[in-house]
Amino acid sequence: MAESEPAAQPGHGNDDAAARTAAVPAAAAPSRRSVLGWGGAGLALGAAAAGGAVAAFGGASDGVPAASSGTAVPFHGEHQAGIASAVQDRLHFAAFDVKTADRAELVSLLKDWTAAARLMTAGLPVGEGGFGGLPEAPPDDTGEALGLHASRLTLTIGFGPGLFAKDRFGLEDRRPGALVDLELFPGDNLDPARSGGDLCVQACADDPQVAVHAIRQLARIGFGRTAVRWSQLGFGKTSSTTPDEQTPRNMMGFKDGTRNVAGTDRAALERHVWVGPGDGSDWMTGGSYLVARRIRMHIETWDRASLQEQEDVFGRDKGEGAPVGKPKERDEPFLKAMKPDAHVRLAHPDSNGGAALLRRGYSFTDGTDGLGRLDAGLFFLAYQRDVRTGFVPVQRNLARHDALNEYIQHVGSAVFAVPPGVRDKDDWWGRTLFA
Ligand SMILES: C=CC1=C(C)c2cc3[nH]c(cc4nc(cc5[nH]c(cc1n2)c(C)c5CCC(=O)O)C(CCC(=O)O)=C4C)c(C)c3C=C
Ligand SMILES: [Fe+2]
Repeated sequence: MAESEPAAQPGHGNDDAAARTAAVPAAAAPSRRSVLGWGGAGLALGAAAAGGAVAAFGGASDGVPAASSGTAVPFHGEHQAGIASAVQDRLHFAAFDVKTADRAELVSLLKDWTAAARLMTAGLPVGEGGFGGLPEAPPDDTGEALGLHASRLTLTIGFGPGLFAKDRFGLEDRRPGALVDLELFPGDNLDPARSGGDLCVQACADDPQVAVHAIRQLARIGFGRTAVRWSQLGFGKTSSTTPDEQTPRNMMGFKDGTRNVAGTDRAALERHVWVGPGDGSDWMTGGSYLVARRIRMHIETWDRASLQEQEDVFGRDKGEGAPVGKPKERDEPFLKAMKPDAHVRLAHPDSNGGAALLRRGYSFTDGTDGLGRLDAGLFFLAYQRDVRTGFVPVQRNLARHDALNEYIQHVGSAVFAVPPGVRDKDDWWGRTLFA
């Protein structure tokens, strides 16, 4: 299958959006059911088939705004998919604790996960599929995504600080300086059960069942070697990387992501998102750093705030999303026209020494808090080249001065080093770290 595998693309970035069409037309994308006839092929053949499927549709890399929900986003590339690539509608994010103390076992887990991720992102079931294998053995795939399309599934892995701890996996010298333990910011009320993790996987898809299925397979494959520490479902993107599309709205009803880093803005990605060759940790070149924050919104209080107060809090109007004093959403904000504690004024790069983030967050609603209020908010995900010059200065500013703090609270937190992309069928998540 080597000929049909998408060729390794050294130096071929996922952000090179205009040059490639990564989207697989809905009609052409295989559904998981349509490939079940390949049963008996096993994981190895399945992996090759996945490569063939992607190659057949012309994809060699990701980072391209995909066209429709039936498409497959290529798994191989210089950068992992799920960062600069178009943001899908749904999220299942999971943080894992590594249970094994054996480095070789951890490496084999990462290889197994890579093989499964390669298949699932191509819309294929794991291994021999959900049925048709040995009657005496459990099926390789749990089956709940059979018949569903790839749904632009992306799986993005990250490595938490704990992986680099002394006397654990021999990685203490490999910890990047940019992967800092976050300080406790004013107002933080962090729940340890919703924070941290040795590994994370961000599963994004247009179909929630596809995203949930993917995390479940990885958890199942990891059994005994890793365990889910916490996970978060997200139902509506609150930022996009595709500025030509309509800007999504958050749970406070405001357009969110207007001034996000665009997935096609190569210069901004190189400057603010991708780790460069001179940044200090060679194994991270082409990767990025992820900050995840579970931010609870006190939406009942927010809903009683006047429209004027709501617009003052953000420094943008609610209908159009235009910055104060300007008529259109995309107009350049004039920060001094906003209240001194307006969120946009404080978060803007000009207020933070030029710091900029690629935001990829989702809304969540997780039942009630037991006090008659919805446990709702924003699961904030932000990618950056260095946490020290990305999230930290912005959040220091926001935590101290932001008018929005009256209506929100940070209740979960985690940081991860997100390694570069998997180049080809022989590559695997974390190779550059463990090599
Ligand atoms: C530390 C970084 C940030 C956190 C935490 C954060 C929380 C947060 N944001 C909103 C809603 C909006 N944010 C907007 C803009 C914006 N926010 C950040 C950073 C954080 N936000 C940045 C860098 C920016 C862009 C600033 C700029 O360059 O102008 C907006 C306006 C629209 C937009 O540009 O995206 C909204 C709305 C919520 C609700 C929230 C926590 C719950
Ligand atoms: Fe914000």
